[in-house]
Amino acid sequence: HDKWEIDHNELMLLEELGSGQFGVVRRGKWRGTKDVAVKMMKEGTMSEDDFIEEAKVMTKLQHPNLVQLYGVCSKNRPIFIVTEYMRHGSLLNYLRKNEQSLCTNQGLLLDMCIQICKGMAYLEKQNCIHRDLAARNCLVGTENIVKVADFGLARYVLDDQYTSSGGSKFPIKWAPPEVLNYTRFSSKSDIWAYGVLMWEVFTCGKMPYGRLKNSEVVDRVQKGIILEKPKACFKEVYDVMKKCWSHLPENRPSFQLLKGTLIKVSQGIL
Ligand SMILES: COc1cc2c(cc1NS(C)(=O)=O)=CC1=C(NCc3c(C)cccc3C)N=NC=21
Repeated sequence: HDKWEIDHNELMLLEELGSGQFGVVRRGKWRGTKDVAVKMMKEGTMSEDDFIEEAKVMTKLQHPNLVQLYGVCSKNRPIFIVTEYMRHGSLLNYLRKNEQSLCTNQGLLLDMCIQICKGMAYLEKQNCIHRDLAARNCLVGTENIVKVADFGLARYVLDDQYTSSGGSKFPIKWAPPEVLNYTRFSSKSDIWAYGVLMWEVFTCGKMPYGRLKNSEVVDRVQKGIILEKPKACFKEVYDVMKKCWSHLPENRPSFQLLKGTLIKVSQGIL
């Protein structure tokens, strides 16, 4: 009996939390007491056997700023993926819902970015590339704890509208030039996406590039046109975002380096 295999008889499913492309997420109780979230993978959306292999690795990725994967129920279909429960849901919804109180609190916004950077620096060290880092894929817990979720899952999606950079569901607005042109993912493409995530945080959840069409965004990114400085954002913070958007991947910082820079910025300006 593998330790990443969860017996679905030990799970009690409660209210629905949300539903996405890959299935419905519900709150649950594991062994009667532990709060969990359960994603029921819609049939055919994911290469299930590959994911179950990957789940064994993901249960070993443990960090305070990563949503902990508890395991999978793979003995029946649909498969369930079970993680820790984050009571304030997606960071994007949280930013939009609390814009009033958040957009005047630069210190809190910067702290959220630093937490995500710490989680990403851990993934970088484990040579794990996220491939879909964005505010929608981060979750908020109690006491403004923010964690990175869905890391690495993008590889198991079968829908090529989502996986190929020409696809209608591909996250163009978070992609650097080398991903748009050659689908070349790396920790440095995660850094580009992290810069866009910082922009989402400091605009309290605005859509990057507003209502521009994907083709217009691709054109701008290729030309080196970057997102403007959010109003509620110190110049020092915007300077960090700009480094993340260096055209060449090798000119972007690592998450390790970025963590130190952001902590210095937060000590300097607050
Ligand atoms: C309270 O509200 C919420 C709470 C959660 C949540 C969504 C909401 N609501 S909403 C839609 O944002 O409005 C999704 C999760 C989650 N893990 C999700 C997950 C699983 C189960 C498997 C593989 C990958 C991942 C990321 N842990 N807690 C929550």
